[in-house]
Amino acid sequence: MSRPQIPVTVLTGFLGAGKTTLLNRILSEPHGHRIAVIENEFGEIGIDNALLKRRSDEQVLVMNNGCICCTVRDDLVRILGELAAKRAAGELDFERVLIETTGLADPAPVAQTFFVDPGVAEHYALDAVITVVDAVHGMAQLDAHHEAQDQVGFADRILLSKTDLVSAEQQEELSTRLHEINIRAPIIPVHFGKTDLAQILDIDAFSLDIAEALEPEFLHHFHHHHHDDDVQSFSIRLSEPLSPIRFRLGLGSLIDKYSAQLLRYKGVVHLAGYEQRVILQGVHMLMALNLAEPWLPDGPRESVLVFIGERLPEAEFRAVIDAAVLRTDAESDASFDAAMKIIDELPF
Ligand SMILES: Nc1nc2c(ncn2[C@@H]2O[C@H](COP(=O)(O)OP(=O)(O)OP(=O)(O)O)[C@@H](O)[C@H]2O)c(=O)[nH]1
Repeated sequence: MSRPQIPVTVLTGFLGAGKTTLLNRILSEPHGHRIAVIENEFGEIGIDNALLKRRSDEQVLVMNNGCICCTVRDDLVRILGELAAKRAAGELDFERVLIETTGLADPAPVAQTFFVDPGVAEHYALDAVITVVDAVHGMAQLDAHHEAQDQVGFADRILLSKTDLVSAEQQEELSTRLHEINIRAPIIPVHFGKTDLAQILDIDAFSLDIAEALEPEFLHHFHHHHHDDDVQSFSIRLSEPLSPIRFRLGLGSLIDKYSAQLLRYKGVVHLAGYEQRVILQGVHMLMALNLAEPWLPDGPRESVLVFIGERLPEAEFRAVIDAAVLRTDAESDASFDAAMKIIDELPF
């Protein structure tokens, strides 16, 4: 008797749309589902792993050295194989898999893996492709990036995030555009990832017929996805604490100058005077700095920042962030206190 296949949900959506926010909700709510998560990030240093609020019984596997839809697809096949083997041996206990793709992934080749690779097809069944669309930036992303269009076109459900930041008219206009690209997928608003799981898990929504209609070679040729070469990422890692005021002002100046090209930026920041990690999140002009968990008392403290964008001047970004390193000998206690006072008035 064949064992039932493990349902898989592919979670996609353009850079910064709200995929990790949704995943965090799913991982932190007591819904009773046992989920193994595969997380794939754009950029050589992953930040999302640090941002995930996982429960100890959840399996989270991270793939960072490339995009799941092309260079690391073999890794995906390998990881899925290992998960299935450990589950069969009773070493792991999960009943479904959720894969978060990078914001630049084409979901078609990821979906294809579940039909074309015999080992994967034996153990897994693709349940649905869920695409998160950012209500603030979605329209511009659809205009400028074919990846954003592919993600919407291939979706079985579209989750519309950040509707709290747009007017009813803007939301309506974007929904109309999304319907024009994909008439099948229901559009469901989500506020900071809050959604009814029954609408996205175990919905048996993926249709091979539709996939073949969209991609006639779906079952025959491995689809080669071409990334937009203009989109690049770099990361900055610093072990010295940063001056809160100079970091805030320097970052602000970079955002002011390059917001149009800055598709995504995020990081964990070590600010002088703070016992807590500071999390940076941004998409174009929309930036947030929030306090997160405290640093471990004896553990290393460092800042790791990732910038993803088009034609970003990496050297200038490095120089500005480097200039925020706290110069303890040059900065008197008085100026530090003054900086802290200003920082207290900032929104984090
Ligand atoms: N206002 C508002 N912000 C949101 C909402 N959902 C997500 N965000 C914010 O959007 C930013 C990006 O969210 P993430 O969940 O990290 O986005 P992502 O799609 O995982 O990003 P990448 O993995 O880098 O592509 C974060 O600052 C979130 O707090 C929402 O419904 N409303």
